[in-house]
Formats: sequence, C-alpha cells, structure tokens
Amino acid sequence: MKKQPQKLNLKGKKITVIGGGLIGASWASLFLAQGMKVVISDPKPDIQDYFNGKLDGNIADLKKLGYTIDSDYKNNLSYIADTASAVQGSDYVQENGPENPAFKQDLWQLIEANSPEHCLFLSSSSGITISQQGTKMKNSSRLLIGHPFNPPHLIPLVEILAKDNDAGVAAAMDFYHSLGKVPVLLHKETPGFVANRLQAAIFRECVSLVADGVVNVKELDDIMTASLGIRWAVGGPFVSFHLGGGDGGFPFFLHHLGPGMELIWKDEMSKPVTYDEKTTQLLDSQVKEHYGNKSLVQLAEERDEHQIALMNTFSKMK
Ligand SMILES: NC(=O)C1=CN([C@@H]2O[C@H](COP(=O)(O)OP(=O)(O)OC[C@H]3O[C@@H](n4cnc5c(N)ncnc54)[C@H](O)[C@@H]3O)[C@@H](O)[C@H]2O)C=CC1
Ligand SMILES: O=C(O)[C@@H](O)C(=O)[C@H](O)[C@@H](O)CO
Repeated sequence: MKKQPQKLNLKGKKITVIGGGLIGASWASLFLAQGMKVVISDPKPDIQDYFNGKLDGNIADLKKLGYTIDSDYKNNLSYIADTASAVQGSDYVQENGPENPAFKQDLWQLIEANSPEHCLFLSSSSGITISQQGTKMKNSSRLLIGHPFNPPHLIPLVEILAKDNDAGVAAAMDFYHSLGKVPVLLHKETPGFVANRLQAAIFRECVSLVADGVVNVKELDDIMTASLGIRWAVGGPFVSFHLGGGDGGFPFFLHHLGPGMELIWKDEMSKPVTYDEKTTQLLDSQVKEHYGNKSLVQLAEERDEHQIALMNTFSKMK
C-alpha cells in the first residue's frame, strides 16, 4: 500500500536556499509563504535586489492560488553568502546552484560537513544524478533529488529521487506535499529524470521541424498550445491514447495506430538534431522575431497569469 504524504507544519523550520537565481528565488518565495525561516546563500553581489524584485510578485501569485500568507513573512528572510555558515542549524537545504557536476560535488561535501545530521538535502538539478553529485560526500544517500519545474512556486510537479534512503523519501514527499506541491517518486536514476527526458524528446522534434522549415517557432508553439498542451493538461499520454483507441481502448490504439507511430519514430531518429551554429542562429532569430516585442518580464507575467487561471480552474473541478 503506497504511503500517503503527511501534512507537516513547516512554520519556523529553517531552510537554506543555495543559489537564489531563477529557481532558487521562486523556491525561496514559496518557503517564506509557508512561514519557514529562509536563508538565501548566493555570492551574487546584487542577490538581495534580485530577490526583492521577484518576491512581491511571487507572493501575489501564491495568494491568487489560494495560499494564506502571514503578513510578517519577510521577517523570516536572511542572506548568508558563506555556504558553511548558511547551513548551520538547517532542517532542509534546497540546492539551486549552477548545473555543473563539479560545482555540486564540492558543494555537497561542504554542506554535509557543516549541517545538522537530520538536515534533508534536496537538489533542484535538472538532470545531474545523485551518483554524480554525491561523489565527495561521506554518505551520498543523504542527498535526494527534488527537481521542480520552472517556476517552482507555481508548477506543481517535484520529481523525487533517492538512493537507499526510504526515510529521506518519506521526509521529502511530506515536505513537498506540505508546500502544496505534487511530489512524484522515481524508481530509478536516469539522466534528466523523467519530465526533462520527455521535454528533451519533444523539443528535439520541435527543433528539427523548425530547422527543416516545416514550421516557424511561433507556429510550432501555437500547434502545441492548441492541441497537446490542452490534452496533456487534463490527461497524460497513456490515458489520452487509451481514449484514442475508441471503443477498443489502448489495445486497439496500439494495433490501429501503433505501426504508423513506429514509422514516425524511425523517420525522427533518422534526422540528426544538434544545436550547431546554423540551427542556433535560426532558432535565436525566430524567437527574437516572434517574441522579441515583449520583455521577458511581460512574457513571464502572462505565463504566470494563464497558469494560475488554469490551476485554479482545475482546483475547482476536484
Ligand atoms: N532554469 C530552469 O528552467 C530550471 C533549472 N533547474 C535547475 O536549478 C538549478 C539552478 O538553475 P537556475 O536557477 O536556472 O540557474 P541561475 O543561473 O538562475 O541560478 C544559479 C544561481 O547560483 C548562484 N551561485 C553560483 N555559485 C554559487 C555558490 N557557490 N553558492 C551559492 N550560489 C551560487 C548564482 O549566483 C546564481 O544566482 C540548476 O541545477 C538547474 O538545472 C531546475 C528546474 C528548472
Ligand atoms: O523545464 C523546466 O522547468 C525543468 O524541467 C528544467 O529542468 C529546465 O527547463 C531545463 O533543464 C530543461 O532541460
């Protein structure tokens, strides 16, 4: 019987956010909103201005999602650039540093040496496995993956991975569930975990179709949001194709439409796709042509507004 995550009272619990960039700032906003004591550890000279420029908007997003947030949440925020000092007495560490194995290996060695025995180590890494990150740790099984989707304060999924640490898995599942996230435990390590492997596979074909001139980046995006984006927001690929089999369900789908899909796979894999200079320049120029009329802040605000509206609609349907 699968153990259901428990709702923890995280108020007053201390978490160190290593790396206060795009992902760390979003995480830190959510942790503050939940009443946690948050230490942001980032050597970036302007880290306080950077995070302050993100926090109010992120908190407003969370209130639109129905989070109840104490007005004194900012009192629980501090900044300590020195890693060893920043993890003293921490109950949790959420790591959001550069996606660089050597960086993460050195970092976890330092964190392990300076944090409490009970501290839960969580890495946001997009695809560097525990095995790769923990090479310099005394006990790498203490390290878990808690991989979010950008922006973590909004997108529900957190992919959990552990190595021989059932207690850590339970603690991580409880932690993210208590934050209002949807933690999913993966059963095997694989580079890129699951969501990013899916994303990478689909994006490989997106790049191929644009590089071949079949569509431009805006047409590709419109095709995605007018079809798969809607379909997979309400039902994943397997249940969607179960329905695609009509009265025969998934078995008939495989029998009827499987061979054709295998031919597409063969064609897709026959095409080399790389971010070579020609492709990179083409993609950059088309993204600038179609999306350059708005700032990244405007595009992110539009994205967040639409995602919040979608998630609130889904919440009402539960
Ligand atoms: N960007 C994305 O869409 C997603 C990224 N991730 C993962 O999150 C992690 C962070 O990615 P981003 O936030 O996008 O990168 P980012 O470049 O925005 O942030 C990284 C931060 O780490 C800081 N940093 C550098 N050295 C440091 C040190 N010694 N101690 C503490 N902080 C240090 C930098 O100053 C920077 O603020 C990566 O592992 C990435 O794979 C996960 C999900 C989505
Ligand atoms: O897309 C996301 O938010 C995450 O899955 C990521 O990890 C990053 O986008 C990037 O690593 C995509 O490969």
